[in-house]
Amino acid sequence: MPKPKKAPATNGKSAQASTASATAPPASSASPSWPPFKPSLPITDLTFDTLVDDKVVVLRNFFPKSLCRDYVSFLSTLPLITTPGKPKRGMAVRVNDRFQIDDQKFADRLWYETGLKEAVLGGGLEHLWGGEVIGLNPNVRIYRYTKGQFFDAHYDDSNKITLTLPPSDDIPSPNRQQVPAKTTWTLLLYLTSASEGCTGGETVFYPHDRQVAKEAIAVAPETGMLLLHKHGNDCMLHEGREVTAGEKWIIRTDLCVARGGR
Ligand SMILES: O=C(O)CCC(=O)C(=O)O
Ligand SMILES: [Fe+2]
Repeated sequence: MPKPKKAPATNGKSAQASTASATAPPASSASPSWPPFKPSLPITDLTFDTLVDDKVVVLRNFFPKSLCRDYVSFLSTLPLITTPGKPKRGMAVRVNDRFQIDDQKFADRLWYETGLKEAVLGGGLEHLWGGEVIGLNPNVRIYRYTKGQFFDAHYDDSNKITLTLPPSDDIPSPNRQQVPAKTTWTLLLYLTSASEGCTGGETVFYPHDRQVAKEAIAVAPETGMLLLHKHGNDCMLHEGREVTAGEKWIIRTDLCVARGGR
């Protein structure tokens, strides 16, 4: 099979990976029956490791391997759509299979039922997030990369959205509060790695905005690892390197902070 051609970023600038890119398939509407978080989470103390100061941090073993396996089996049943390799002008070339859905309930489960909220709000990195983190982007994306697939170098945009917060003590059920928010950090949850036969597929960051090998900071997928990287104006140029064997599976969403006062 011929290797997909990697096109350079256009316009002399590097490409964006907008969530509303014309290269992205439309979001699905019916909420999937996401598997339960079993065993209950977190399975370990969630402590951030910093890979790039103020820009890239990870939580290892965020999902146990068994749960990653359950998710990969389940996600394989979803109607993934292969993104075309020919992007709209200014968009990064990405070749992967993708499923996208607006699912506030699942985003809330990832935020409230995994220990993530406590790690983000109480882990000592609160100054990094760009405001008061109130949850995760309901725009949940699933990526599968098989042999030869990749996501070329790009920057992730910050997006303005409205978060629907679950009922709280202040706002009793069934009322849910609509809060203006914006995304500030990309969240990638790796469900496979070399231990499942996936080789290549590193997420690579270029701190000096040049796609040169000697400056590359390559993060190899680790099963169950959650990675956060700063996006918007301070986003580092980054790519998802070509997968050379096996399958790389990722769940992608974003950290969201409140816009304006609350
Ligand atoms: O697949 C990867 O490693 C990177 C994904 C990415 O950059 C994105 O979702 O914007
Ligand atoms: Fe990205």
